[in-house]
Amino acid sequence: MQKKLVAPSLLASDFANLQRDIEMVNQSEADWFHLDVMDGVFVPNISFGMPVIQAMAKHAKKLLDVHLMIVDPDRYIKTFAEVGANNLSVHYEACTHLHRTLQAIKMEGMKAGVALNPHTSVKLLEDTIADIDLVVLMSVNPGFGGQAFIENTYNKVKDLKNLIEQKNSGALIEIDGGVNAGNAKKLVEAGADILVAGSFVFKSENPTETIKKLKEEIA
Ligand SMILES: O=C(CO)[C@H](O)[C@H](O)COP(=O)(O)O
Ligand SMILES: [Fe+2]
Repeated sequence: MQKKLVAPSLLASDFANLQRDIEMVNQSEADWFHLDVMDGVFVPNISFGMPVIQAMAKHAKKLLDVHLMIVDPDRYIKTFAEVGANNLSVHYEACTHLHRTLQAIKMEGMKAGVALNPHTSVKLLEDTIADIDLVVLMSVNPGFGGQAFIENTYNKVKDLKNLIEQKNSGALIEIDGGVNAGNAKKLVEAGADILVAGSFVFKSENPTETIKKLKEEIA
C-alpha cells in the first residue's frame, strides 16, 4: 500500500522567516513541500511566483509539490520545471486542453497533477485519469489558507478512488484545504494518499510536533 504523506503548505508560513520555516520542514517528519501559486485572476488572491520558488528550492530538501491556481498554466510549465518543481498541478477549470497540458508537464520531467475545485465532479476525469499522476481534491474554495474543511470531500475521495481502480490508473489522491488532526484519519480511510496542511501546522505552537502528530494519525 502507498505510504500516506503529509505536505505542509508554505502559504501559511512566516514569509519573513521563510528559510527558518523551510529548515523546520526539512528536519520534521513531513514528506513534501506544498507551494501555492495564485495569480489574482483564477483566484481572488496573489501569493508568490517563480523567483520565490527558486529561492525556496535552494533550501528545501524534500520534493516540491507545486499547486498552480493560475489561468492559462501552459505558458509557465517550462519555467516551473527550471525553478525546481517536482510535481506540477494545474486546475481542471483553468485548462482548455487538459490532456495536452498533462503531456507538456511530463515532457519537462515533472509529475502531472490536476486540481479540482469543490464544485467540480471527479467524473470529469474519466477520460484523463490514466494520464494523471496526482489528483488534488480541493476541500476548500481555492485562494486562501485557514478556511473550514468542506465535508462533501469524503464522498469525492471515495468516488475518485473507485474511478482510479476502475481505470487501472496509478494516480495518487491529495487533499488540500482545512486539513487537521480531526479529519486526517477519516480522509486516509476514504482513500487519500497525501494530506496538505497549512494553517494547522504553521499556526500551531510547535509545528514539528504537529507534523509528527498528523503522521501518527494517518500511519
Ligand atoms: O491551495 C490552498 C489554498 O487555495 C492551500 O494549499 C490550502 O488552503 C492549505 O492551507 P490550509 O491548510 O490553511 O487550508
Ligand atoms: Fe494548495
